[in-house]
Amino acid sequence: MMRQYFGLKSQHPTQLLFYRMGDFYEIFYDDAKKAARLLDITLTSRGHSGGKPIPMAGIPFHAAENYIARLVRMGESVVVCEQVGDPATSKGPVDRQVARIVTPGTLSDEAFLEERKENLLLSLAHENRKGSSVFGFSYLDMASGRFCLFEVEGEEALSSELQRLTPTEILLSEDFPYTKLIQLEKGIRELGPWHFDYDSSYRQLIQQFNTKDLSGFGCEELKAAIASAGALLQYAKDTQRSELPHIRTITVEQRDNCVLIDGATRRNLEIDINLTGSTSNTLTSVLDRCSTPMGSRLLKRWLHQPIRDIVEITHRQDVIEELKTSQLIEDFKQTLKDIGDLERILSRIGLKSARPRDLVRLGLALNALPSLKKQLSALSSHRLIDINTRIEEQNAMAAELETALVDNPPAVIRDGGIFDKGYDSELDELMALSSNATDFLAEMERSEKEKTGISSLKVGFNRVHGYYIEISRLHSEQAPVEYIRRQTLKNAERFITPKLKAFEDKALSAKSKALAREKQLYETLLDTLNTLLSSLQSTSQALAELDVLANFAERANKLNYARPTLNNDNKIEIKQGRHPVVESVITEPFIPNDLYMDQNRSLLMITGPNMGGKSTYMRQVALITLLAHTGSFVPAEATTLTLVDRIFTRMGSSDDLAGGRSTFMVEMTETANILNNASANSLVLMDEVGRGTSTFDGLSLAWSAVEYLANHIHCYVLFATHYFELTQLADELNNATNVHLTATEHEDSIVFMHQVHEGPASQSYGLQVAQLAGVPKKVINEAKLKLSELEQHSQSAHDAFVKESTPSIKSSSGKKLSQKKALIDNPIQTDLFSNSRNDELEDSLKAIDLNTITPLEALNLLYKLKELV
Ligand SMILES: Nc1ncnc2c1ncn2[C@@H]1O[C@H](COP(=O)(O)OP(=O)(O)OP(=O)(O)O)[C@@H](O)[C@H]1O
Repeated sequence: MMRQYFGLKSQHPTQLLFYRMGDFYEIFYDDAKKAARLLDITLTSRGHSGGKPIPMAGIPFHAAENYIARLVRMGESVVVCEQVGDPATSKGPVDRQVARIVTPGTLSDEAFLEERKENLLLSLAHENRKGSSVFGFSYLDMASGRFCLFEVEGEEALSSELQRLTPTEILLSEDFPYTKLIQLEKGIRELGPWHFDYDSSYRQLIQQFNTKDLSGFGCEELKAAIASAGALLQYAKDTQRSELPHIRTITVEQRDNCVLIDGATRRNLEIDINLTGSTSNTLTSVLDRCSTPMGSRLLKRWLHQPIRDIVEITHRQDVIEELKTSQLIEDFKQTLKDIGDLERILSRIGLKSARPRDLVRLGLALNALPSLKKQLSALSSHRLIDINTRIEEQNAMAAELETALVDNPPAVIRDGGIFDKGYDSELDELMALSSNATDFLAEMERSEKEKTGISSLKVGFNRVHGYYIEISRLHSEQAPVEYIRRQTLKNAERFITPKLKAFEDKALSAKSKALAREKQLYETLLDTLNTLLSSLQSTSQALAELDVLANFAERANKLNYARPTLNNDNKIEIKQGRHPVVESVITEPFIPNDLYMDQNRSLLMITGPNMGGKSTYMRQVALITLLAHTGSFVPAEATTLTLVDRIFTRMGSSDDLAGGRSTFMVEMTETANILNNASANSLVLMDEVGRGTSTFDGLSLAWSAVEYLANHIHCYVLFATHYFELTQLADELNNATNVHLTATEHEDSIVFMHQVHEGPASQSYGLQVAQLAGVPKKVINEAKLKLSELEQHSQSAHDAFVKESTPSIKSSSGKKLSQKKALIDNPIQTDLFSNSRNDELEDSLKAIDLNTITPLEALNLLYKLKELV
């Protein structure tokens, strides 16, 4: 038995092997130790090997799904080995085979999946192309069959895409060179480099899609991506142990058509995960009221990948506009609810793992299509007409499913009972034979009671011993001679008679034949459905799109969103804009604010008190821009937007200790990314850049970053800061403007108005905000004293900084720049705390008489002076 085990284990060295033995799955050796640790189950041992006990852990087979789900959620893969031979007839150990491999990225079973979230298997290949790093991506959502590929250049893009896709499992070659970039990802599987061989990958793909070449998919040139896709497809097939007919095409994702959002920005904008890692108070939590899980998944994809195609955006907007006023939203939503998660049901049909209830739900969905199509035909926007043509009625199939299946079938086909009476005459006959049993047994019980005169006599059935006549112990002696004893219980004896045995043979064989027939019918039904798979999948895609658009229309009505205008006019104008998430959370009314930017006013320097609403204002601009690029309406009275190519944010402070980067390092890496990659069409949000280091270093960095963005890149920038020095830049740069958030003081406290006005703020109110936050009075008073002391000390340094920096902006001549640099390099910044030390140093130096001092005294003095520094 162990030899057989090793044979199987050697093929799956890195996965946990569940080895079926009777009613248990047994797990051995290191797998057992790992499973015991992860699942908190008992580690025992069984037998010996090389004089040592073999570690073992066991799981009852009926509870296995639960344990497998937990392991897979932790990023593990499980190989399930079943007994395929009959233990009664096999000589030696019963035959075992791998029945399935469950891995985090290849799940299709409903029980393992989150309803409204995609579960992606990602494959990554790398290539050096003309000196730069190209990453080939391909990913598959097994539960829907969506299979995509694309390529990106550079490490930043790699991280950004990983953040967007959040795969549950990542395949890469053992020699993948950028392991540092993916070290924090879960579910990494390293495969031999030959899995990523371009030629065999290419063959894999054309075989899957049954085409001569890949030109029809537009991916011929994407060599690294094709290499990754081949590896992915083979891995997916290996785990499913079947063909994957539901993967019908591969889509090339065009990054040029999308608004690019890097990883940090995705996090900062809290699209579907908030900064604390949960899903509440996110853009998705406000926007997702989709009726079907497939709609919710599509919505998330749209939010994560806004587009730059004005025609497509307009089509989506037209639908929302039409639906908003059509009174049909509720009807659509109700019908879509009945349709449910068609997409995943279809994939399980493709994988032949669909359960009976899936087919009943499919039947209900198909039944809902005719009336939905009729409703759609009354509408006229281009995209709705298109959706309506993509939804294909399947009336014959709907009728077949309705007659075939009982209304409420069991969860699994194992015990039968799926098909309705009248669907198949052979099955009906067999069922009649086995169900007549009830009448036969009742009749037998009555006649045997009468014959024997034993009133406690009962006829019954159990799984192990089959049919029996039971007589209580008290009367068992009176059993007739033809009764053959079968089982002795505490208070009763059970018997069998030749007549009952003959019936049993007939009934049981009818039952097992009926079950076999049901399984056969089920297979046939799945085969028929598979012939319709491609049309059904197109239908489900159209339904998901309708769901998202109806959802956008419902949200627009409910949340008072308006249609934005997108163009290429290099202007951003938002009238009375709101932050979609903050306005849904706060109890007080949200104060809307305007924004206007164009090429002469492309940089807004935002100042104002802490808690004044600077971040909220900046984020609302980014979220409105993002939403507008998905086709959705936006939380503003009126919006006109130029198309943007990227959205960047540098906000908040977080460190990346695991990645070996301090808070300031993270801040500067993000700033560098913006300065290196932003274009004139990018929207850039920067919140308190330079805060993570000493005041003067920070101020200088912020200063020159602003100059660079305004003078060299000319992108749209919202720059929030507490460095009031920076507000002077508005006078110096012809495309920068100051705006500020207002607040008023009221009896030593502060009231935030959250209104954006032109011009710089006059005060920062930091201490008042600290007081509001509950910092003890004593500390506040001390801080006030310290503040006035610091203000006096730093005034001269501040004046010097501004005086020296300001002229350099007008002219970038080397002289001015070097003056500024000298000032920054100078230890002015230490003045704040070290004046007394400098005085002491100076006095000591002055006191030295160079003509009289001995070399030894000089050396000692040098030591002392050094200590002072
Ligand atoms: N326009 C608004 N209408 C109503 N409430 C608002 C508005 N803007 C902000 N707020 C409220 O004020 C809080 C603080 O806002 P925000 O974080 O944007 O301030 P901030 O100026 O960036 O502060 P800090 O400088 O301390 O980072 C928000 O959490 C929100 O509750």
